[in-house]
Amino acid sequence: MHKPLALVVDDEADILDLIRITLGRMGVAAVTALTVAEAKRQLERHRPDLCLTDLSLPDGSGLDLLHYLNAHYPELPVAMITAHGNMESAVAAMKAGAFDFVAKPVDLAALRNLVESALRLRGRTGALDEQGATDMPLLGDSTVMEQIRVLIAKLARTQAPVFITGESGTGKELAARLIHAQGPRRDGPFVPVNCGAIPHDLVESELFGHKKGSFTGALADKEGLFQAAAGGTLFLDELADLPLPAQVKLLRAIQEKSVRPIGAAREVPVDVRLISASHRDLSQEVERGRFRRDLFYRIDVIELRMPALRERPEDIQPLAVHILQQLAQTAGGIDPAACPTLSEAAIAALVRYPFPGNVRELENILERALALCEGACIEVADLYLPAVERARTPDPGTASTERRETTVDRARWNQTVAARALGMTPLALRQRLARLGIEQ
Ligand SMILES: Nc1ncnc2c1ncn2[C@@H]1O[C@H](COP(=O)(O)OP(=O)(O)OP(=O)(O)O)[C@@H](O)[C@H]1O
Repeated sequence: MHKPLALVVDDEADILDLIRITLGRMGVAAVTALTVAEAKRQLERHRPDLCLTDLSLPDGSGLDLLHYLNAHYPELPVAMITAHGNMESAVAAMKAGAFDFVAKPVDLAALRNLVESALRLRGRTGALDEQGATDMPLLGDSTVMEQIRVLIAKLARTQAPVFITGESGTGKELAARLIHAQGPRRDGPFVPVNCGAIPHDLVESELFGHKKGSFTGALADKEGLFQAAAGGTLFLDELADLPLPAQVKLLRAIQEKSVRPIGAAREVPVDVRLISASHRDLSQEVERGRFRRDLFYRIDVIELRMPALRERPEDIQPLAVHILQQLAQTAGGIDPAACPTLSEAAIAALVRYPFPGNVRELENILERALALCEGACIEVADLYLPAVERARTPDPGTASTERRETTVDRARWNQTVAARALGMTPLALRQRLARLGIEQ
């Protein structure tokens, strides 16, 4: 393989020299440019493997160059050189498709990490991306799932922080794993952390580590999860549950790309890609003062929304068939050829069911059905779909209320008919309407 080549664009000759020498020590050759125009000329002559560009250049901005490169050389990873502390422009650059950023004065360890990640992308093809996907397929033929798979492949090529939203069980962790598995960090660790599951007084020590004796109970030095994820991806699930003091430290870790273990004298650089997720609306948490706005801004650089299963009912059948096959193999030890199938009525019942627990609930329903069904076919009765739930969605404040109202409207306020349509007794319906504050 030829010696990797970087294009470095900066209007300060000193910085160009410094970066060129550093890259040279890493076995990376460099061509340089002082302006956008010169950078374009260099691109006509050379085929670089990565580009590092300053944000403000004499004849345009680094963002202009980024747009040009994205349009003409979409495979080329572009990293921004930003002024120290100017996270706004770093965030803007990543939103515009930059692979990563490095702050001035350029920290050599950070530059090394960035270049190594970019070079790992070199020569990557679609086939490799698909290989990452087949290990843990994100299933679904709906247009929205197709779009999500394309977006995941794109996100895998950058280092930008991704914030994944969606109800519980919609596949947020699976999406995070795929971004990791299809990207240049695939050989590094993927460290999932459920922020809601860590006791508040231990969060900082768990995330950032501690030194022996830094607090009662700190009997030995302990590495934090940030360090455990070095070279890989840290997945912070249920981020909204992170207590405010830990949010401050997380903000600093993102900005400085380094962490300070509790009781340590100095910060240690960490090379971690951050992906976070929450089933709660983080912007609402910001409004309520429970989540720091500045942190939200840095976490939510690119948002990926995983849709609820009931928003894409066409995915239910293929998912159910795939999950059944997998369950039969792993849990039941059943030969896939002998795996029970779903009756047409059972499929129709699943497609009608609103799945408040999304794909995870579908997995649970099928696992139970597989254990209980006696023949070669899973019938509606084997599914044990909660009767009342059939008309419900998880948020009683919105969708389920609307659904009840339209059903009740349609029944012209005849509660007996409406109750029958909803699969509940008239008394239960009256109680539910009263609880939802709907006039009877
Ligand atoms: N599109 C999909 N294709 C295949 N499996 C899926 C899909 N979506 C979710 N799953 C499966 O459903 C289960 C739940 O997914 P996952 O844990 O990623 O959800 P989550 O949104 O992170 O849930 P929570 O918010 O409760 O942590 C997992 O076993 C996952 O593999």
